[in-house]
Amino acid sequence: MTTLIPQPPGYPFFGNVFSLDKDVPALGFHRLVQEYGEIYQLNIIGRSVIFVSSHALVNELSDDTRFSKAISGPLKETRNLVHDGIFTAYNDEPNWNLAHRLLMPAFGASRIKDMLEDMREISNEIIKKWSKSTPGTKLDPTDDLTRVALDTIALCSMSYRLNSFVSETTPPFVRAMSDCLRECNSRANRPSIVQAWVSATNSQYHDDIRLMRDTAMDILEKRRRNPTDKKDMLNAMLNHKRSGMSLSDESVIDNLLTFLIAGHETTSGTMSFAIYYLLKHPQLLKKLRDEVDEVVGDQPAEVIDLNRMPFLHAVLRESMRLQPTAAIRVVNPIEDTTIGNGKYFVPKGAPIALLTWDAHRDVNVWGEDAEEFHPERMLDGKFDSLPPNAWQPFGYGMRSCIGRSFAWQEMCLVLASIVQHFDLALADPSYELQITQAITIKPKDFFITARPRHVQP
Ligand code: HEM
Repeated sequence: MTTLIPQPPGYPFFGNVFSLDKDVPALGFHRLVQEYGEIYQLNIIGRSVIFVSSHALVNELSDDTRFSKAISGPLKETRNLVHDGIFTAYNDEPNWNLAHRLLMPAFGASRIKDMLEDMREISNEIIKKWSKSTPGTKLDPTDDLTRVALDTIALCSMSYRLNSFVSETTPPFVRAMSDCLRECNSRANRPSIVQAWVSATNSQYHDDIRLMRDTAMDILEKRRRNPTDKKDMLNAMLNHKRSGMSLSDESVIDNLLTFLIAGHETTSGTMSFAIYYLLKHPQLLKKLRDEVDEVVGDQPAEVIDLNRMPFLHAVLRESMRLQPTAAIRVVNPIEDTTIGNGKYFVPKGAPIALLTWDAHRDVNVWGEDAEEFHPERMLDGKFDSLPPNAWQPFGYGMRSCIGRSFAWQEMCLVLASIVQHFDLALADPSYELQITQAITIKPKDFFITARPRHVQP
């Protein structure tokens, strides 16, 4: 005998739509967790979605034999741009398998090490910009780091200089990507009857898609005309013939654009949250700086240095626990099943949203101080002995993040370089963290100042 999943009272036709937080959905779902507990269900204009938030349920649902990644909401809309690229493909689409097998080696730790110099080239730009700013200038780390992350992926994955960081004005490609992703998000929340009426928006959306795909096609054709032996993701996809695997040009473009989408705000948001927490805990910032000074000194950090800074890793892990930038992921049961040790029935295909943001604060795993920032809980073997699936900012299983090593190396390099070069402070010392959410979460209205120390990039 199963139990009904709790559901807040709703309204005819609209269901529970008024329980949603349109600005920061993750926080709206969090408020409902506090009211309804580890599992609840919402009816959103006729569509039922189940939400789970405890570690126990997230752990049970982290099982590729019973649950598959759902492509719904903004992710489904993003298919208008990148079709069955590796991030947005349904599990059974052949191009996912093909791209996954081709790209796994290109995203492996040894290949990522070779990308350090390209990463450094871009990360030096933020150091130079902040060094040149007049003392006391209010800096927007989230925006600057987003540009750094975007330029880094473009350079490392396809040797293309997007120049979003150094340009005075926003380059057309970067503007198109940002507008297109915002529109994917809006489309996911817009009733289909309204969609047809926003014709100017639709036409701009399709123009943006065309601009991005044409740019990626140019990059691909240039690479064909001027082959290099660079071990980047573009070559991994183009030089596949030897292994008998073949991706069409359309699929190569789908995946190049996918890396830019999947990898920029996730990475920059994480670094921004880490900077916020460090500024709120000056003793931890000092501890990190001492580690950077001891391991890296005034030299450029090498891969070996990045691997010798356990406190830096702990700071990033703890920031990703409290603020996993991909705060929610959605799965579907492969068959009719029950969850919660047989307590709740869930039908095949039902969307189940895993609230990573809440599961990462489960007191049963993290203790009564789960809401607090304590990098120490990730040190001295404690991270490795966490219960399975307690820390899941990169997702789970076969559809987990392929860019994890890439992001990790980039975040370690950029954060270490910032701490190495600057005395940081909150522009407004009374600032308390606010969050904004498009597809990912990031800090809102977060500004800092940066005073150069005496190390040159
Ligand atoms: C801190 C940075 C990052 C975070 C927190 C993050 C998080 C995630 C998460 C949670 C997923 C699974 C999504 C789901 O189950 O629906 C995912 C998948 C993915 N990520 Fe990341 N990501 C990061 C950086 C990157 C970077 C830098 C790249 C590429 C350069 C990247 C490429 C991808 C791709 C291609 C997938 C889809 C894999 C598949 O479905 O087979 N990510 N990421």
